[in-house]
Amino acid sequence: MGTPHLEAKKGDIAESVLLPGDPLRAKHIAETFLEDAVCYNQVRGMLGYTGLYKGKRVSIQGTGMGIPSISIYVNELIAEYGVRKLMRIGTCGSIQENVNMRDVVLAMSASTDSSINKIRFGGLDYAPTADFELLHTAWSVAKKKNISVKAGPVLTSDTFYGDDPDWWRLWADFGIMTVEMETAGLYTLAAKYKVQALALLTVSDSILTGEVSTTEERQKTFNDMIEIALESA
Ligand SMILES: O=P(O)(O)O[C@H]1O[C@H](CO)[C@@H](O)[C@H]1O
Ligand SMILES: O=c1cc[nH]c(=O)[nH]1
Repeated sequence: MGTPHLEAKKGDIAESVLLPGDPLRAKHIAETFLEDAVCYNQVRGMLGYTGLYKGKRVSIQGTGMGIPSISIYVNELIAEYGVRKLMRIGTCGSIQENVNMRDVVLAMSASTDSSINKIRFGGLDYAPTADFELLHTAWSVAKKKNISVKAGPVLTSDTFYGDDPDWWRLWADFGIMTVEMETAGLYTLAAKYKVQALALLTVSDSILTGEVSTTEERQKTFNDMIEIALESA
C-alpha cells in the first residue's frame, strides 16, 4: 500500500486537500483548526493530516519547495488517492507597491521561469490558470468574512536566490503581483487530471521594501489565508 512518497492507505486522504510548502505549517493547521486530526504521512518528514473542519473531512499535506517537489505530491494525491480539490496555502514575495506584507493574494494565473511546461509542450507556451469556481468561492468567503484579498497573476520561479537583483522588474511591469515557487506546477497538473486547484498566498516579504517575516510567523500566523481555504474546501 502507499506510494513512494506517501504511506497513507486508500481512503485516509480527503477529496479536498490544503497544500502548504512547509510540513510544519501542515502540523500547526491540523492541530489548531481540525478536530480528530490523524497524521497519515511521515515519509521524508513531509507531514500529512486528515481531520474535520466544521464537520467536513479535509486533509493538509506538506509539499516541500519548488515545482518538482509539489508535483510529486500532487501526482500521487490525485492519481492514487482520488483527490479532487487542491488548495495551495503558501507564502510569497511582493513585487508591487500596492501588495503589502500579510496581504492574501488569490493566484488567478501563474507565469513561470521554469522550463517544465516548455519541455512538456515542445517549446510552446502554456498558461497555468486557477479553477474559476474555487477562485470565486474563495473570493466570496473572504468578502463574507471581511478579509481583504487581492486576486491577480503571480510568478512561479525556480529560484529563491537569483543572480540579478533587478530580475523582478520586467515581471512587475507586466502586472505580476507576487513571486513564489509552486503554483504553475499545481495548476498544470490539475488541468491534466481535470480536477480543481487554487493557490492562496500570504505575502511574507517584500522584494521592494526588504521587509521579511520571521520563521515562526511563516509557520503560524497566516490565519486569514488558512480560514479562507478551509471554508472554501
Ligand atoms: O511557504 P511556502 O508554501 O513554502 O511557499 C514559498 O516559500 C518557499 C520559499 O521560502 C517556497 O516554497 C515558496 O513558494
Ligand atoms: O518564493 C518566494 C517566497 C516568498 N518570498 C519570495 O521572495 N519568494
